[in-house]
Amino acid sequence: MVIASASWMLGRAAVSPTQTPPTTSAILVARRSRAALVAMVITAAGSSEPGRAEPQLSQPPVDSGRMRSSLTPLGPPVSRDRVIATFPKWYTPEACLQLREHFHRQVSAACQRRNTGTVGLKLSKVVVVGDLYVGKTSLIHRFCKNVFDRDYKATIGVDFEIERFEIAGIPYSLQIWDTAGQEKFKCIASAYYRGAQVIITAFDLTDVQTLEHTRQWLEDALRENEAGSCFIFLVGTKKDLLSGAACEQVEAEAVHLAKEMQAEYWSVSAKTGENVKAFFSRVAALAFEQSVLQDLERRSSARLQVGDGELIRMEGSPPETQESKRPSSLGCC
Ligand SMILES: Nc1nc2c(ncn2[C@@H]2O[C@H](COP(=O)(O)OP(=O)(O)OP(=O)(O)O)[C@@H](O)[C@H]2O)c(=O)[nH]1
Repeated sequence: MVIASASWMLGRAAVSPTQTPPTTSAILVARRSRAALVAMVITAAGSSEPGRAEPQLSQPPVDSGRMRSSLTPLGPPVSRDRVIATFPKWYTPEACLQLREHFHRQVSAACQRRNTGTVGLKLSKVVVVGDLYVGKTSLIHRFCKNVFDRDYKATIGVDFEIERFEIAGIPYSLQIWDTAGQEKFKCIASAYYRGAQVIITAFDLTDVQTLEHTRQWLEDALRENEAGSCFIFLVGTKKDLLSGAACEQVEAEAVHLAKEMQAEYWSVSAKTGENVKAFFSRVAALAFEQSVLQDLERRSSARLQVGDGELIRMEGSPPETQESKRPSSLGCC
């Protein structure tokens, strides 16, 4: 029910960083546009592992009267710029989660056979954390709505967007959680860190203190998740405000920290849109690949063990290979 309550805490208030935000009662306003989504998420949330928020879409729309074949799409169409056919590239090879420029062999094969299990029906959780005013909301809004607002409206508690993709022909959705950077809302926001597949720690490229604070933000987010279960990104925002040389200097520092954090580094600008789509495409592709590999592994281990350990392969289960034994390994560069 965590997700249900989230819809009651969504909000942005038009206040400056120094102003007092509105009271809680003022923000207890459900967003009708989100109600349907929240309902879908709650419907399926009952099937999640206990203690782990793993929201799923209840059902994809059914293509009435037509049998699904390998030629029919698996879900409703997504906009063209959400179609990912080749593996998106890193920002810098010095701090990236993987150097491959193509999908994992098993993932490609599974996608071609449309044998990706429940991956297309799930929402993968992405949590964006970082100091107030660094541009978390602006980054999400640039990607999800293609807008940029110059006025600061503090996030109160949490907010989220759902973004649908088609990756290697398979539908895939990210649930992107925007959290409040203000200290007074931290206890609300941290309740939503759990079950994250991706943690994005954002800092302002023009304010080096916010980079230093990312360690603490990451530590807080990781505390709510299983060790080694999350992809970590370190993102420098407001790239448009820095000259080339100044940007390079901060980036060098950030890349150093990203390596320590075992994070992938990106510089972006929500104002100009620079790198925003490329960044989220990369996030989506990495999360998707991991989801498919985990699903293959789960189904592979569902093979029945009989007698003295002989295995019976169930129809549709993938062959076991060395790669399939380590599907969720992160940080391979
Ligand atoms: N020039 C420039 N300004 C930006 C950029 N991104 C955000 N801003 C501005 O920075 C301010 C803060 O942005 P927000 O996105 O609200 O920051 P936030 O991290 O979500 O803040 P909290 O909700 O308090 O945690 C706003 O005035 C934005 O217009 C950017 O890429 N370039």
